[in-house]
Amino acid sequence: MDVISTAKAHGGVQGVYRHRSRTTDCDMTFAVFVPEHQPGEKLAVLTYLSGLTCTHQNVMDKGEFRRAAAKHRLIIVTPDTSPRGADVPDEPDNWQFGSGAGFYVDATEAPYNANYRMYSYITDELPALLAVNFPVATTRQGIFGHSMGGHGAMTIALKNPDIYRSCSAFAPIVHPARADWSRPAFEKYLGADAKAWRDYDTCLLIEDGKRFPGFLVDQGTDDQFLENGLRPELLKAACETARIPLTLNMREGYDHSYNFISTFMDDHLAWHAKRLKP
Ligand SMILES: N[C@@H](CCC(=O)N[C@@H](CSC=O)C(=O)NCC(=O)O)C(=O)O
Repeated sequence: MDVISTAKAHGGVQGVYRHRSRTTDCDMTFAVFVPEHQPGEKLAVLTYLSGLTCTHQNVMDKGEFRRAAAKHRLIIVTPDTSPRGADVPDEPDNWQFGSGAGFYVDATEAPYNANYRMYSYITDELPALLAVNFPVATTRQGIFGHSMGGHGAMTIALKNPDIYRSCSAFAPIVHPARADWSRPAFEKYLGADAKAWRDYDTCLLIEDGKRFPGFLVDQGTDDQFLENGLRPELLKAACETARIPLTLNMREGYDHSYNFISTFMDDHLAWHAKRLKP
């Protein structure tokens, strides 16, 4: 693992790191904020999955998470959203597919299946790397994210409730198998048979019996993607049917941007901190 940069912030350290990933078969960059802590002490870890077009950098620059992370003593990990590089297949003019649009799935279709394995990268390789290099309490992990990253966080939590104790999302894509901006990507990564997509769709995973202790979701009412892509009412219905506790906050006048995310970031970190206590 190479250290790209480190800087002191709120008493802790914000770092950016790069490593060769065997899962995605390319170099991956990620960022980690580690609050001030005692030597030998292990801290709870919260992974933030970003949305379409993002790298690790967007939330670092605009998410405003470090003050609350330091207060609650949470390590915050912010991975990239896809594999990248000259040898990674991509559609540079398409912001909803390829670089910046890994959708947190393990692609099964060639040529994407060689690199686009973000589900395994986030749930397996990255946590193992973090456990060796950072003061992580591996039994106290949470996950959250925005939009495509909200979809990633919720599907990962539903499939791994033994690993992740808490999950929340900002404006998540709750039913990607039906949303215009995710269907083409699912088809290319997972094939034309929509049965394979069920494993990466929050509403369908719940329909298929997956469960989680509860979700916190914030959604802006002026989000430009609300009706076509996000549709929180579908999540509400799925959670009600399955009796999964859902706190869904519809935030009047907020859009899809980091202005919205940063406004409610403290609430999300407090939600996770409560559930990630020793
Ligand atoms: N280029 C797009 C808009 C892309 C966009 O809004 N991306 C969001 C995530 S959308 C869902 O996953 C984002 O977080 N952007 C980065 C940022 O720093 O704001 C368009 O043309 O509409």
